[in-house]
Amino acid sequence: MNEMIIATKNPGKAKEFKIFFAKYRINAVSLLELSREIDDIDETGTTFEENAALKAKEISALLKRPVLADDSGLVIDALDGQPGVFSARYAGEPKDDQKNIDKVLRELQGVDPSKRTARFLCILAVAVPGERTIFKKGFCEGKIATSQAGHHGFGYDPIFIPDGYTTTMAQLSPDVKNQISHRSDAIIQLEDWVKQLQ
Ligand SMILES: O=P(O)(O)OP(=O)(O)OP(=O)(O)OC[C@H]1O[C@@H](n2cnc3c(O)ncnc32)[C@H](O)[C@@H]1O
Ligand SMILES: [Mg+2]
Repeated sequence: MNEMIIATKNPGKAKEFKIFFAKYRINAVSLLELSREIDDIDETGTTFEENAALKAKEISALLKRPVLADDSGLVIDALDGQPGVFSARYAGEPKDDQKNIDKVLRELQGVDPSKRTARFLCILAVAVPGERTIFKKGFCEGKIATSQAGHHGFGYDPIFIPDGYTTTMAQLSPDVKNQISHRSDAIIQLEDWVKQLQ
């Protein structure tokens, strides 16, 4: 089976990439599985694109192989786009999904359901040594719930209600999430590139 390195240390993302790539009979290998220890990349960019490129290019240069990176996050209209690029560390260091959820719910206390619109964004960057980096962008529109529910997925899934659904992303099965998510929206656009890896 062919392999594709995914420049992530997030086990939730890694699991989703494994499922997508398995359809093309490609083994998606995250940084958590490599035999060598890879230092964390400082995500110093101010945009999802910059951070995705930083992660993909640094790991690709280190391993001298094609690498795919994902920079993603939650954009909440009533919070002027926050947590945005700071989604992973919205409630501070070290990153903590539950603290992030608690902070969003606190910040949105008293905000009317009609004004709780938000979207997940995913930027994928593919870095191949000696080639130009490829970018793909995916969205998933929805709104922020008033309390958390569900245990599937990761990150902000327990408070995100995708448009067209009445439950949170974390209450939907992984299969459904993988059909509607920002990550799948972006990955589908890479299909032609992925197929030539087979
Ligand atoms: O940088 P890597 O190692 O890939 O892992 P990370 O968790 O730090 O990832 P990001 O820098 O891209 O930050 C993305 C954050 O946005 C949130 N997020 C992204 N995709 C999500 C999803 O599908 N469901 C819920 N939350 C998500 C979650 O809090 C992530 O930690
Ligand atoms: Mg990160």
